Amino acid sequence: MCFEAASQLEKSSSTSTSPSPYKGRNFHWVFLGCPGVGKGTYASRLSSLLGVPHIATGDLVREELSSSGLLSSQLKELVNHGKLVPDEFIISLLSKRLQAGKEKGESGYILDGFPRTVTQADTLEGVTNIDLVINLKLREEALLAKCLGRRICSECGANYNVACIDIKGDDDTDDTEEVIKERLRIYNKMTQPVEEFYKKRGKLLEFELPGGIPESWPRLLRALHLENDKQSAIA
Ligand SMILES: Nc1ncnc2c1ncn2[C@@H]1O[C@H](COP(=O)(O)OP(=O)(O)O)[C@@H](O)[C@H]1O
Repeated sequence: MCFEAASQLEKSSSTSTSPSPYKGRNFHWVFLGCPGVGKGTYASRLSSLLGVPHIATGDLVREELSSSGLLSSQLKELVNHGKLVPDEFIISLLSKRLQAGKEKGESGYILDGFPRTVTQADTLEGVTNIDLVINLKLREEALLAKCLGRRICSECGANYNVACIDIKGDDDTDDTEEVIKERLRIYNKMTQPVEEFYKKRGKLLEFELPGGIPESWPRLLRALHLENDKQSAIA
């Protein structure tokens, strides 16, 4: 576990009460964690707090899938079976996104869903200096319950979870138990070595989620030596 980057952050962080005290800082952070752990939620909250973009490679892949053609049908096949898309493909998608961001004047980012293989981590390390990698963890039974309850609203596209709210879900989801198990298997085989990759470089911060967002968010901020802001405190 490495708190070096987080403590550097603590030394230099502002005590201002303005909504974005971290704006202008070049955070290059990565979120790791099993499918379903909640990376997207925490990455998105941190991105608002820190004023840097939240770049989720799953979203980049879904955008690509929404275009038509042979390529997208091949990709769909992989994605629907819980498999990873090829390294060269995802690296090229992310490079384009980072380049577009640079042209718009973005500095820094929170990456979510990348890197998922050691080849991806190696490539990223060759082009940028990642400051901190946050590895979110959840107890296994809580993770499975959460994954199996995960749904996407067919009306508005929002994510929700029938394990957290008391309504009956329909069966219109790709998250069958088999696909979930396949995602977890691939995570263990392909992505766990990425944890090791960053651990060796002293960049990995392990964080076990103690429960839901109200309990976990303030603790995560404390672990990162960040201050809560008014907006995220009431969200
Ligand atoms: N870094 C990556 N490497 C390979 N494939 C990826 C990567 N990021 C996203 N994908 C593909 O996009 C799909 C959706 O991504 P995401 O929403 O992050 O997945 P999940 O539902 O597994 O959390 C993944 O199942 C995978 O097929």
